Amino acid sequence: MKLNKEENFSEWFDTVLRESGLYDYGRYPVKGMGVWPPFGFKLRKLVLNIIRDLLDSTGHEEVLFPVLIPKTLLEKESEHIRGFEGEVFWVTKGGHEDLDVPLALRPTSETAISYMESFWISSYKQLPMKLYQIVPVYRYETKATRPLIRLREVSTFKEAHTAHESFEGADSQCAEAIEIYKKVFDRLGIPYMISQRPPWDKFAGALYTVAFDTVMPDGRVLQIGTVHHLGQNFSVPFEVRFHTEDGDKDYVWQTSYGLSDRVIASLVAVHGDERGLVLPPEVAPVQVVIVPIPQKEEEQQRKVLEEAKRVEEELKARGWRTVLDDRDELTPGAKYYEWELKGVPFRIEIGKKEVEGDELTVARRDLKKRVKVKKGEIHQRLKEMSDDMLNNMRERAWSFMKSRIKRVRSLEEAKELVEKRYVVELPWCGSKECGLRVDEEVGRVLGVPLDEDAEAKGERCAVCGREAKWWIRVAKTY
Ligand SMILES: Nc1ncnc2c1ncn2[C@@H]1O[C@H](COS(=O)(=O)NC(=O)[C@@H](N)CS)[C@@H](O)[C@H]1O
Repeated sequence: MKLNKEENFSEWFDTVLRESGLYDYGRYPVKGMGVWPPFGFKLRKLVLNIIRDLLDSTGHEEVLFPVLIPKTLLEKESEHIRGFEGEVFWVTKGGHEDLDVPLALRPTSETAISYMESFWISSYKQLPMKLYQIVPVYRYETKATRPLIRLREVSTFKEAHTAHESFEGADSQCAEAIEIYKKVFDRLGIPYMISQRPPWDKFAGALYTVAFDTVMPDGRVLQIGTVHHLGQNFSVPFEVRFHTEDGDKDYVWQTSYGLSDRVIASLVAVHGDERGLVLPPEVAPVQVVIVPIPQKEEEQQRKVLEEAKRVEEELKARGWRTVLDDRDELTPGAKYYEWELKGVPFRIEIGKKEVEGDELTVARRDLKKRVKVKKGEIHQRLKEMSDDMLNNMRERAWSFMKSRIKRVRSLEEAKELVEKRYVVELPWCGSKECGLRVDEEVGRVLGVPLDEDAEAKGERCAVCGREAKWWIRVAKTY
């Protein structure tokens, strides 16, 4: 495959997802819904291991709620239902019967979880309650659907929902969630911008929304995670009340934060190259592929296969996800192509030299270079190279993203750069009308940066010329 992800990102992306066996999209006969084949399912499980690891080690408990939410519940928080009503799949019949109350396929689960918390929570001693589930959610997206990026069945949706005694408690939980997300993306080498969404673009029912965005190879920005402070917007209508420490009663203060298949979409997009996937070892379904080099002489051939088997067994015994590709119907070159497409971090080539000498030849997928490794050190060296590979992939991805962000001071410059798919930072007075003007004329306002000094001291608003308060990020988005 000689597709270049910068020239034609969406064709590269769709082709690599399908040809690598990661995600089968576009053939299942429901729009916006794809299939996880065995290879992709393993990658997905390894990515979810990281997310579960980080949530479980910070006091979150995994739960599972029904997929169907009665209309009566979904409507209880007015802003929430207004925000989602155009996106909900409804179940209205059971067998031959019409249902008296239409049931929504959950678009997200604040209403279902708050409803049950009104039974579960009664005392401050139970707070903070930090729950999460990893489930498919359903959104009748009307914008163009795309594999992993914009689905109608968001098959890998991690939604966390927490309840606290106070506004501050929920506020610091949002800060913890942001730290957890930074760790998730850092362990995957995915670069991110962190911005507070403008008030006109926060999650339906939230007091504020903080978003993680990344820059895709085509320069467009993808929102890859969000953290919401929900205040008491759900606990009041759902009567989630608790006895406070000083004997009073109050409604809990809540947050919710979500990740989806877009984590995998950005993993594929930011690291992939013209040969296909490039995967960090921690989430690579196959970490090491061993390719024996065919020998003309029978005895040599036997020795090569024997050494290949020995290395395979040694690595498997040390916990490496290893494949010995001894298919004799394929040339080594054809094998290299296939396993590079699948993003296998290390390839060990075993021929005559490796049998006779005490070194192995290891090809690194990220550098597309070969290194010699002493047989006795292979495990240690693979561990070191795994760390080095993730750092190298992370650094390259971050420097690409940073190269796509420019600070300018005029709308004209901003329009020009956004047209060229840059992310621009503009001085803003903080007024809604100026913000909406930018949204209309330049591009999607991502919001005020939280990951850098966003105060626009001494600057003039790019729209009205008054004193600016903040820099805001603007970009073309998915
Ligand atoms: N149609 C979609 N396809 C793939 N990912 C999506 C889709 N819609 C949203 N997402 C991802 O899911 C994340 C969380 O969605 S959300 O609407 O922003 N937030 C919530 O639903 C909150 N209840 C937190 S779980 C988003 O940041 C985005 O990365």
